[in-house]
Amino acid sequence: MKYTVIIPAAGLGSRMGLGFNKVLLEIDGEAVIKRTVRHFENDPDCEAIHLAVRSEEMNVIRDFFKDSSKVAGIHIGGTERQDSIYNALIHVKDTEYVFVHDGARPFLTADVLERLKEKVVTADAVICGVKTKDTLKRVVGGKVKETLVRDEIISVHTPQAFKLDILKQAYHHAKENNLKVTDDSMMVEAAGKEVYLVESTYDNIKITTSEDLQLAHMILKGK
Ligand SMILES: Nc1ccn([C@@H]2O[C@H](COP(=O)(O)OP(=O)(O)OP(=O)(O)O)[C@@H](O)[C@H]2O)c(=O)n1
Ligand SMILES: O=P(O)(O)OC[C@@H](O)[C@@H](O)[C@@H](O)CO
Repeated sequence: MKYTVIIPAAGLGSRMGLGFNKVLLEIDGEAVIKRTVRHFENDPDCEAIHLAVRSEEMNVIRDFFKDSSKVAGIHIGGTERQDSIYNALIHVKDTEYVFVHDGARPFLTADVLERLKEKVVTADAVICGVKTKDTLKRVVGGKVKETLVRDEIISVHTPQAFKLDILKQAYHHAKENNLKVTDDSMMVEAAGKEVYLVESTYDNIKITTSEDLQLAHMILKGK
């Protein structure tokens, strides 16, 4: 199977508190977004990469990928993650499958990609994630309401893989219904389609807060 990937990188990174977009942060001498994109550059099944970026960062990101034969479009992102992905998705064509992967997840591994590729050809909509290691409770106002059935709970990562027409329909449905989501599969679920799961790795972190940077260095050391 062959696919196109959309990588949203147009956030502010406000929870990192760097004062600049975390995807531009260098970890061990290389910007997070370059590390993230490289996984798809290296995958022969990935035919095209579309990025969504902030207009202020367009030039620096264009420069990062000026020699890439796979980066097919660098689009201006939107206010929310879903707006950024939409701005890229409207340019995606001539592919049966589209993957979406956060620019801020630089430690994706080839085996997670393989699992997604294998599953999406029969399942049409696939996410990856890991089991949670803690006991999970629903707490309201400082008081425990219930303990969740942990075997049924998954911490969801990206990439998420879809048949292109399914993701496009889901985005149109979300727009019409003014849905706010935190991942793409939520839109697909809301459009009434089934979504399947494959295993991710605990290292496939999203760099979100400053603690994640220490973790990132440890992950790199272990590789
Ligand atoms: N309007 C937005 C918001 C987020 N993203 C991207 O979506 C990914 C995951 O989002 P998140 O961790 O929430 O990133 P930020 O929005 O940058 O972080 P924060 O919420 O702390 O500002 C990141 O690669 C980010 O650049 C995007 O393309 N457009
Ligand atoms: O809710 P956040 O803004 O931290 O992250 C949004 C998404 O990036 C995130 O939900 C996917 O990566 C799946 O976990």
